[in-house]
Amino acid sequence: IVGGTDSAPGEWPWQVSLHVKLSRRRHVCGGSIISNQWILTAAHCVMSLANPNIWHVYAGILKQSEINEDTPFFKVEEIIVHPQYKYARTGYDIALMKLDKPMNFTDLQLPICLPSKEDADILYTDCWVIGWGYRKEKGRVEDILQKATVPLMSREECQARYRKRRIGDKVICAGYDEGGRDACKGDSGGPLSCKHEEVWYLVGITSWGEGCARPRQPGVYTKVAEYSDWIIEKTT
Ligand SMILES: COC(=O)Nc1ccc2c(c1)CCCCCCC[C@H](NC(=O)/C=C/c1cc(Cl)ccc1-n1cnnn1)c1nc-2c(Cl)[nH]1
Repeated sequence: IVGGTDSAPGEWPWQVSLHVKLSRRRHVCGGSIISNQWILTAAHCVMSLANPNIWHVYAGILKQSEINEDTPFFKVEEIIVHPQYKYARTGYDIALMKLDKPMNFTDLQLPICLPSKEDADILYTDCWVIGWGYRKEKGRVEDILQKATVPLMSREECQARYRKRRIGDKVICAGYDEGGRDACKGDSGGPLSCKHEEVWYLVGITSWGEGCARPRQPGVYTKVAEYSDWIIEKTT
């Protein structure tokens, strides 16, 4: 996260850190708890690593330094990537991870609400992007979970910022024209969370952008409300 600040314990209880156990274990992407057995993340996070057995899901943590060989994690039983996904830039950047057993909810690990399709047009005004990603384009994974507030922007304005790309209606853009606050490397798969009438909703999944926090280059997020049918179909 560029331009963010440290989160507090339990501030974002739905945020998880997805680690891969290959040569060495490392944070790969963020993800969101949406039920006691399902995590929502970005398809691009899992594409080249579709083997469920290499994934460790860490929930209820604030700092990456809390993670060591003794830290409990959830294993992944199944990974479901959206069938129309090809690349982050062309959309459908959404995937589900089924945990091998249901998690117990605590103050530090709780699900976030999914927006319904009818909520697709709500103008959210209190949105936050969170993650352990870089603070600048050439950076490194942060220890303390970072948070930054970003304003949502219209599809038309976002399309005008990304002339070479097709900004469809299944993505949502957020950022400042002057830049300065945005997601960055290591944040993808994580939530764009918006508070509406005292309830937090998973409005977006951190997907891509042209550089991090550059002027007039907003972050592009998978618009979760457009996938509520697919999520329900796959998780019930
Ligand atoms: C010690 O452990 C580590 O360093 N881990 C570790 C550290 C870093 C990374 C990995 C592991 C995952 C790589 C593969 C999967 C994921 C590959 C793509 C992914 N993208 C993002 O997270 C955000 C994109 C992004 C999103 C928005 Cl909304 C706006 C601007 C964005 N950016 C534009 N340019 N940079 N960001 C990424 N993630 C990383 C990189 Cl490197 N790139």
